[in-house]
Amino acid sequence: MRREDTIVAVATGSGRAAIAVLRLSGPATRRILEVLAGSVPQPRFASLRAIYASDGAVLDRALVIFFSAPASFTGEDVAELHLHGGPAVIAAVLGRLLETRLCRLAEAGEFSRRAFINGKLDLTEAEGIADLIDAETETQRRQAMRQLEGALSLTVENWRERLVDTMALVEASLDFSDEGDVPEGLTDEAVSAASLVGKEIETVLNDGARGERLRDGFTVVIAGPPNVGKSTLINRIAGRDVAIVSPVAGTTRDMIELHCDLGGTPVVFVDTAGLRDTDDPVEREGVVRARKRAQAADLVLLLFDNKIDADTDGATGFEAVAPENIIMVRTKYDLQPDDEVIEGAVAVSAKTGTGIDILLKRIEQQLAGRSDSQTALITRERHRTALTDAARHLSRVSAAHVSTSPELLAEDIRLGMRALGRITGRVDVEDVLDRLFAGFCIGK
Ligand SMILES: Nc1nc2c(c(=O)[nH]1)N(C=O)[C@@H](CNc1ccc(C(=O)N[C@@H](CCC(=O)O)C(=O)O)cc1)CN2
Ligand SMILES: Nc1nc2c(ncn2[C@@H]2O[C@H](COP(=O)(O)OP(=O)(O)OP(=O)(O)O)[C@@H](O)[C@H]2O)c(=O)[nH]1
Ligand SMILES: [Mg+2]
Repeated sequence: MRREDTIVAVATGSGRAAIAVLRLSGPATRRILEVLAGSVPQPRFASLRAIYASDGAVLDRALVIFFSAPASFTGEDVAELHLHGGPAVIAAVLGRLLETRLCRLAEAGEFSRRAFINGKLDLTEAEGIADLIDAETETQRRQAMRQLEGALSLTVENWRERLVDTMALVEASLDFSDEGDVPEGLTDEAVSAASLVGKEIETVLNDGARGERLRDGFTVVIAGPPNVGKSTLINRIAGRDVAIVSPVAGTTRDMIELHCDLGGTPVVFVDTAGLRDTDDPVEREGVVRARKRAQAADLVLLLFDNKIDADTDGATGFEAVAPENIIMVRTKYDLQPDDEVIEGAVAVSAKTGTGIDILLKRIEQQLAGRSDSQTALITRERHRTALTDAARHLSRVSAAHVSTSPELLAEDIRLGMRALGRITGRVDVEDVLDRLFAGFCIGK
C-alpha cells in the first residue's frame, strides 16, 4: 500500500441529501486545504470556508474540519469538507481535488485500514465499524457496537495475557530442567492455567453461532406447491410488489429475497418456485434451487391451500428439514373460511391480510428463541476459525506429558497464543487485511 498517498472519498450516502461529506486523509491534507480553502483551519473546529476552483471561482461554501495527526480517525492528517449535497457540487469539488494531483480516490475500506495500521483500531473493532454501518436492526446495531467497544478483543487479550504468564512458568521450568532439576509444581500450574483458558474459549465457541446468525440475518424460505400463493404472501409481507403473481402455476422461477426487521431480529424472506415435477428445464432448475434453499433455511413456511395438499405432496423433499423448523401455512383462507385448519397450521389470506400478523408473530417467536436477542462475541467465521484453532492447541496442553516434554507443552501454548493473536491482528495480519477491508464500503 502507498502510505504516503493522500486519499479522498465521499463519506456520506449515495442518495441526495442536504449535506455531503468528503473526507481526506494523508500528508498532503494541509496543502490541499491551503489550495482549496485558503488556509488550514484550527484543528477540530468547524469553519465556514469558500472552496475555490483553479480560476478562483467559488465552487461551494462549506464547513471544513481539520484533524491534525495523530489525533484523527486514521491517525494521519484528516480533513472533512461538509458540502451542499447536490451531485454537481460533489462532482465539482471532487474534480477540483483530483485536479491538484495531491490526492487520489480511496479504495474500499482504506480509511479504516490506515486506522488499523496506525494502531487506532484492532481488527475486531474495524469489523465492528463495518457491521455498524450495515446494521439494519436494533439487535444487529447492539452487537456491532459491542464489537466496536472491544468486547471480543478485550476477552481475547485477557486469554492471551494469561497464556503469556503461563509461558513464563514453562520457560522457567525449562531453565530448571537444564540444571537437571524440574520442579513439578511449576509445570502443573502452567498446565491447569492453560487448560482453563482452553475451556473458557470452548464455552464462548459453544454459542450456537448466534453472533454470525444475527449478523447475516435469519433465512425464512416460503415454499410449497405451485399457485398456493407464495409470491402473494411475500408481497403482502413487503407491503409492495416484489414478486410477480399470476394465476398460472409455475410463475416464480428465480428466488426473490426480502430483508425485514421482525422486532429487532433481522430476517430474509425468500420466495421460491412452486415444487412440482415438470418438463420445463428452467422451472425444474427453480425447483431444485428452492429445495436446496429450504433445506439450508432457519425456518421454512410450507404453504398449502387445501387439506389434500397438506396431507399429500406438500411436504415431500423436506425430510432433511427438522420438523420444528417448519411452519405449515394454510393460504387463501378468504376462499374457504369455514374449512377446518389442520393442527399447528396458521391460516392466512394474503389477499385480505387475515392471519398475517399472527404468522409474523409466530416466526418472530420461533427465531427469538435462537437469537435470544442476546448478542454474541463471535460474529464472523474468521473469529470462530481462530478460536477453534486456539482451543485445539490448548486441549493438547492438558493431555501433554509434562515431565517428558515441556518443550511440546511450550509449543502448544505458543500456537494457542498465535491463534488468538490473529483475531485482533497482532499476528499473521497481511493475509486477512485484503479480504477484510475489501468488504468495506468506499469512504470507510
Ligand atoms: N464528521 C464525522 N463524523 C463521524 C466520523 C467522522 O470521521 N467524521 N466517524 C468516523 O468513523 C465516527 C466517529 N469516529 C471518530 C473516531 C475517532 C476520531 C478522532 O479524531 N480520534 C482522535 C482523537 C480522539 C479524541 O480527541 O478523543 C484519536 O483517536 O486520536 C474521530 C471520529 C462517526 N462520526
Ligand atoms: N383469493 C385469494 N387468492 C389468492 C391468495 N393468494 C394468492 N392468490 C391467487 O392465487 C394465484 C397464485 O398466486 P401466486 O402468489 O402467484 O402463487 P405462487 O405460489 O407464487 O405460484 P408459483 O410462483 O407459480 O409457484 C394468483 O392468482 C393469486 O391472485 C389469497 O390469499 N386469496
Ligand atoms: Mg410465485
